[in-house]
Amino acid sequence: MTDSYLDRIEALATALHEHIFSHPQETYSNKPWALVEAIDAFASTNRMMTFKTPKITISQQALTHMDPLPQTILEFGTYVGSSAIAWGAILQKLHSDNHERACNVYTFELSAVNAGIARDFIRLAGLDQIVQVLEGPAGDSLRKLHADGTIREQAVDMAFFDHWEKFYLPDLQLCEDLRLFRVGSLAIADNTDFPGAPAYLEPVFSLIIINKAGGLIYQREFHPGLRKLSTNDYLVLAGTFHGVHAITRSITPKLPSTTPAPTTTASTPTTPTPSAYSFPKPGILATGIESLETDKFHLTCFQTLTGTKFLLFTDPLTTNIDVVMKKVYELYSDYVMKNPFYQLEMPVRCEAFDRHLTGWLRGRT
Ligand SMILES: C[S@@+](CC[C@H](N)C(=O)[O-])C[C@H]1O[C@@H](n2cnc3c(N)ncnc32)[C@H](O)[C@@H]1O
Repeated sequence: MTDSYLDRIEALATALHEHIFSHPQETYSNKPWALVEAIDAFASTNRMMTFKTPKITISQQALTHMDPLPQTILEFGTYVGSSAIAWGAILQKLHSDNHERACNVYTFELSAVNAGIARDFIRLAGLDQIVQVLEGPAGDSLRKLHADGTIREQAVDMAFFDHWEKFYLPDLQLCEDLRLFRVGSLAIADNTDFPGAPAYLEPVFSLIIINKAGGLIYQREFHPGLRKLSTNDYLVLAGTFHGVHAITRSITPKLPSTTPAPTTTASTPTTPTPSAYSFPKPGILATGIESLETDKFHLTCFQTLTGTKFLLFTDPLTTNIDVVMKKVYELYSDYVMKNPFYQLEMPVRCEAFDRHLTGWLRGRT
């Protein structure tokens, strides 16, 4: 995650905080679902990465049918606390017949700004006795909770993974290593691509495919209302990018690989002399530009081994670009490369590729 990306999500969280607290206190005080709904509305308009109500509803059904009923939930990724408030409200309702029964949601957040905002919302919703925000890397916080006996073996009924995807597996493994799950515990994960990624992953603006000679062979826009470039502009863009990509690859700095000079006598000290130059990680070829970022869009380039380049233009807030790129490449392999009428390096005119690409991208919303 780049600093500018993190700054942006914190700025959105701060704007949401101002928006919620601009209403009279009683609008949301001790009304968790009203608060979740208000956060949802703001988050949808501003494309914030919260776990939206339809997914909460599905999770609520799963939690409600658990036997025994869930009492302890771990959440990886608090952000503004919207899903944590929902988990707290669900537990509160499930145990409304017995207020003595302890219910706990432990939610982990890296950012101090987000954690502070989440705590304010949780307090406003009247759930601060149930929901605790722990600031810092989730794995560290979880180890501490386990070490001090706050969370015991087999005590976790549900773990919700909604932080950066690269931490999903290690943090799930940590839960298992600490033996936190019991038979029947639930693990829920967002953004796993199935059954579909949330709207904040959108939008993918457009896709360009460039052949190994720098010629434009495919161009599609996926977002309505984009200012259109002319075909000539696209051809120039493809050719220019191809050239700049080649330049960036060739200017990748090489480091001297030093080998000791041959010794003449045993007493002569040996001085290493640069004998050759190689890339910092020999064996890994230098690539050209892989991504370009501006305030308004993110350009990601993936080059195949045969030199075909896929250029994806996405919103800077789109996080799972590698998943999108992988799928685009998979569809290209299936519907272009396996099309017996397609001639290599020529413009891609494969209706099945267009259809599956559009279908898959739509299914992600
Ligand atoms: C998708 S948002 C969470 C949304 C939240 N569950 C909701 O629905 O309101 C992901 C959050 O996880 C946090 N995060 C990412 N990696 C983390 C980690 N290793 N430990 C703790 N928090 C993390 C990010 O700072 C970000 O605020």
